[in-house]
Amino acid sequence: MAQRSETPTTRRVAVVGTGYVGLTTGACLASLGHHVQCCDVDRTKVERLSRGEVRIHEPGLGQLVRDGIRSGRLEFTHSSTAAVRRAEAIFLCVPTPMAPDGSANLAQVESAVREVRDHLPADSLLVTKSTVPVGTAARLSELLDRRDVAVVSNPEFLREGLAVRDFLNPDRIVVGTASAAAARRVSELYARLEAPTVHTDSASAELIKYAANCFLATKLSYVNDLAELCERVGADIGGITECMAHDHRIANSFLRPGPGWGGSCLPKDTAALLHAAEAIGADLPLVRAAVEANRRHQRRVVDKVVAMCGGSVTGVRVGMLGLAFKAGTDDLRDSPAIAVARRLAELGANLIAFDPALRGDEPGIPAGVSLADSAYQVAKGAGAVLVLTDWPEFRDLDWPQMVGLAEKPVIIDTRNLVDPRVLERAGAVFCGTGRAPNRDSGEL
Ligand SMILES: NC(=O)C1=CN([C@@H]2O[C@H](COP(=O)(O)OP(=O)(O)OC[C@H]3O[C@@H](n4cnc5c(N)ncnc54)[C@H](O)[C@@H]3O)[C@@H](O)[C@H]2O)C=CC1
Ligand SMILES: O=C(O)[C@H]1O[C@H](OP(=O)(O)OP(=O)(O)OC[C@H]2O[C@@H](n3ccc(=O)[nH]c3=O)[C@H](O)[C@@H]2O)[C@H](O)[C@@H](O)[C@@H]1O
Repeated sequence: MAQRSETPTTRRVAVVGTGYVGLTTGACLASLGHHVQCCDVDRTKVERLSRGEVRIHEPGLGQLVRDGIRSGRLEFTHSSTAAVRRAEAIFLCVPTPMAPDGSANLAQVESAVREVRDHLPADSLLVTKSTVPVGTAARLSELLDRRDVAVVSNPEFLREGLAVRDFLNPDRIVVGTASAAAARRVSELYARLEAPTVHTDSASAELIKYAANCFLATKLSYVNDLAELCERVGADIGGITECMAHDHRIANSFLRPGPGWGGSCLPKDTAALLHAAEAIGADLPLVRAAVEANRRHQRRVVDKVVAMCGGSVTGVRVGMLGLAFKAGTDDLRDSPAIAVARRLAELGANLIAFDPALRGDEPGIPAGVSLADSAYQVAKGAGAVLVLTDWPEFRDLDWPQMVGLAEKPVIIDTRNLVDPRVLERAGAVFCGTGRAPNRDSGEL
């Protein structure tokens, strides 16, 4: 491990793909003084970004993009060949979604490499930021067939909703390549950041990313398993995780129980690691169990709603607070809230939802879910209100008013956001995750 000490140098950089990772990478590298050309196959996105319009909910990113454009250091194009032509480092930030068999689908990575390979300048660096399985750097080197271009694995660890902050304040920077010179050149791009840099081989760099995400998923499934146990034995998960967090070896993060973990990465990355292990005859039983537990935790939310509605949700108006996979983002990919909504819709519930980050035209909102303009509209006439996303503004709602607006005062708070004493005083029948319900819903 090396501590940063290189003199910052301004470089010409290209970024392929302008999603959560690519746009953040491009805008942040421009803010660090580099000249960045970002490209995307989505022409509408490129046109919007060229005008400084950022459509994803990511604090600080819009301003950084506009500052970059104004400084002349950040540009957007739909042509990958134009973007890479003069770049010293080309960052691949394209999607690696889950294939039907669970593996990482590398089609977009490979097609991006095919597009640019004959246009890369001599002695340039192809830097993989997309999350890719072990062996991808070696495979891309073959596909490139350019001895003068080094392929470097540089996985990204940012969280959605905190993308800019995480990129500019990373816990670590990982640079995987057999070439010391290439590693030094990639590290120099980050020289203005204060972060430990791990220089390693490309296979280890690729695996570090999966190792971290799968560890986080496993930690969360363990907490949600404990929460399930708490409900059965009458213990309170809140006090338990608080005490666990005092132990610095466990630490105070990723201990909040909820409706199961989701998002664009933990589900696909756990599946991809399991698939990669299986392909070589290995197994990761802990990760497998974490994935299975997560399915059960999402199903348990639906079971609770049904039980709290007296055994059936058919024709029941269920109000949903939150559709995104967590607070701070508008991303609906693999959101537990969406999985719960789909199942409740299948069971015949009438669903109305509010999420503060959604405009309403995002892909992924299930048919049968109507969107409300406010949380209070969601509560009005509801047979049950379900808190699914941990937006702080949901905690701060006027809960006595929410309860009063509902047809039945039933609250299922999967994130344990709302103060139970407030709900009790408001006369609600409620349950959370990992704590006993205050009353039997049959008392309604
Ligand atoms: N979303 C996240 O928080 C994180 C994602 N990652 C990884 O980063 C990669 C990208 O993820 P996101 O940014 O979430 O994806 P995204 O779906 O938000 O954006 C990807 C962009 O790439 C564009 N694209 C696809 N093929 C292209 C091509 N050939 N040329 C130019 N543009 C192309 C798409 O149009 C899209 O705008 C994935 O491998 C993901 O696992 C890693 C860390 C965090
Ligand atoms: O590879 C990626 O894409 C990224 O995946 C995650 O980041 P992200 O998907 O933005 O979401 P997290 O903040 O990790 O949350 C994941 C899920 O766990 C849930 N969660 C998280 C923390 C917690 O205490 N409880 C809990 O239920 C969230 O609600 C969410 O559904 C990782 O945290 C990032 O380091 C990684 O770069």
